[in-house]
Amino acid sequence: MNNVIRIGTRDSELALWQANHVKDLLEKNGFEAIIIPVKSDGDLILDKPLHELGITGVFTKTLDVAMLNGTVDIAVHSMKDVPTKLPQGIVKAAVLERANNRDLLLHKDTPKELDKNATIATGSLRRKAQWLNKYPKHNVVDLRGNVNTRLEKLKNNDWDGAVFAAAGLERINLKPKNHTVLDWMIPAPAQGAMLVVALEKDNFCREALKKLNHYETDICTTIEREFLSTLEGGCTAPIGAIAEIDIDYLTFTGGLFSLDGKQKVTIEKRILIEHCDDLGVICAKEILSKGGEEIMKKLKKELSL
Ligand SMILES: NCc1[nH]cc(CCC(=O)O)c1CC(=O)O
Repeated sequence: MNNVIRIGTRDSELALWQANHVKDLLEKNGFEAIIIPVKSDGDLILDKPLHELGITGVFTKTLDVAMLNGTVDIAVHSMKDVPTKLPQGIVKAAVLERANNRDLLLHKDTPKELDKNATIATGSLRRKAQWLNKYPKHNVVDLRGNVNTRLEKLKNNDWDGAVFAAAGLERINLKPKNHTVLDWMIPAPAQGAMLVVALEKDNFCREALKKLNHYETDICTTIEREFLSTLEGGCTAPIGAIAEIDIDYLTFTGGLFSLDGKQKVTIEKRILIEHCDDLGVICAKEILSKGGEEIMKKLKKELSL
């Protein structure tokens, strides 16, 4: 049997960095691994329709298909991009230790007080809603693409700044000096964490990847993603969640926002880790009962889901 683990990844600079990081960790644990960049959505052919297999994520579906087709053994993802429900036959095999989980504002020029009608760029509903909640007079414009593309666009536009995840910039060494840490902004559930998935039936890879799992990050991201899945029911709503462990305690902060940022319901809890089972679900239900239900209803209409 050939035991070289084939790591599937998208081919952006960040995705390749993350895949190589997993390769290094596997090799440190005595396994052989190679990187297989999977380029496009070209080969999305399986014996069943994608939706029947539960394949939904825009960033993850190409790699899901490559795994199910046997082209790669495992796949590495930024965990926040992975739908909370994994496709049939694919399982969480390892959650790697979380890096910086914060959002940053990259300034066009040197950091300074923002104009009262500044223009800020982001493609994320979560960032836009929280930005407008804090700065209702600002103008938020759309910005999409991978990290490198977005940095390029910031250079070529006259926006005052753009919002990025710290982890993405730090990993590929592109975090500029002229940034501000947005410590008031609730990050995306699982931001800064990497998820490695494998086929459910692949005991060899699953055993190998167990050694890479970071217990605390696993606990925190599980709570964050349960909060997300309990609230959203399948739509990409402006939802933030962050759990952090401090010795015996876990602090959870979660928030749900309307698209225009005018409404928000947030929650914060600090409890003993041993009492954390179902914390994500409990916090989501509390948000729903404190006005979140109406926000979700309105969101589903606006996002036409
Ligand atoms: N949505 C894109 C994406 N997915 C993961 C990261 C960065 C790494 C991370 O947050 O884990 C980014 C870039 C960003 O949000 O600026």
